[in-house]
Amino acid sequence: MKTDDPPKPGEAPPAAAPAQKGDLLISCEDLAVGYGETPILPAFNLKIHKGSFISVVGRNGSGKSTWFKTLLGMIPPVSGRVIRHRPDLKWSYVPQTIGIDAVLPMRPNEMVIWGRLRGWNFLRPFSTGEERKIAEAAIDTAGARSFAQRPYRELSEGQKQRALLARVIASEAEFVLLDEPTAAMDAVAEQQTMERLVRLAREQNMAVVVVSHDLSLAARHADVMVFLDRETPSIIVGDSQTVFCSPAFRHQYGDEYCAQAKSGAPPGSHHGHSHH
Ligand SMILES: Nc1ncnc2c1ncn2[C@@H]1O[C@H](COP(=O)(O)OP(=O)(O)OP(=O)(O)O)[C@@H](O)[C@H]1O
Repeated sequence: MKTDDPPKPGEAPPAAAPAQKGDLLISCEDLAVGYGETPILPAFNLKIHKGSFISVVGRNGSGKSTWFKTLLGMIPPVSGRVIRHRPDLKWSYVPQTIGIDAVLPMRPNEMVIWGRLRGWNFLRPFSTGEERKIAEAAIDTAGARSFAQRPYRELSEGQKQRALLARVIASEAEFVLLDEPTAAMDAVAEQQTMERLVRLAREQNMAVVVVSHDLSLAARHADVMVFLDRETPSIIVGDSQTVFCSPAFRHQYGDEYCAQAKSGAPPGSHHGHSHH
């Protein structure tokens, strides 16, 4: 299996891809993920750099969450290694659904600030003016202003996701994992959110890894795509054409994506993609 190859010459570069990759943050080396002794997918290799945008696609149950948990050290690899190249790596994880409100009722403005607190700061009763400023700016960037003071549990699913996005922006993490952050959003909000995440990667030099079931949107912005498939089973790592034209992907999703990737028109380009 080929992994982390640079895009081949002649292929359309991802929009606004950084000319130079940032520092290496995390490597997956011959990594096989799963529970106990049983891998659910074959071993693979991947390097994650600062400033890169990686989209993760695959059917339900293909192992996306399992891989994330392994990256974060919540479960051990079945074999191989996850190497953190910096011991003090600041990361932020947005799970598929958040259980935090069940424990403690919260409002988005509080959640966003809390996302910045680390270690014993957590016990400090009041946040500083500087922290508040960063949190407020993040709330605006994520489009969460109008409901920032409302109880989290009363928000629509799409609003909850925007609140979580604000939290990620405010965290100033270097490595961000988001599990289907746009799942409950309407099409416009979904596209805007993906574009915001791409800008976070480019402008704040974060590494952003995002699970999405919108394959066109996932492909449009990604420096690297990761496709997980339990049926074959396989993990394909590469540019969108490599992923879309792999036999495993075509088996799941058909030939249309490959054809469009080859023709240079990204699937879903009717959404108004341009190269500005
Ligand atoms: N704690 C566990 N022990 C054993 N197997 C598990 C455990 N958690 C999940 N699995 C299994 O691992 C497989 C992959 O699940 P995972 O949640 O990683 O998929 P996913 O790609 O994130 O799915 P979705 O798109 O539905 O969120 C599934 O077959 C699931 O049943």
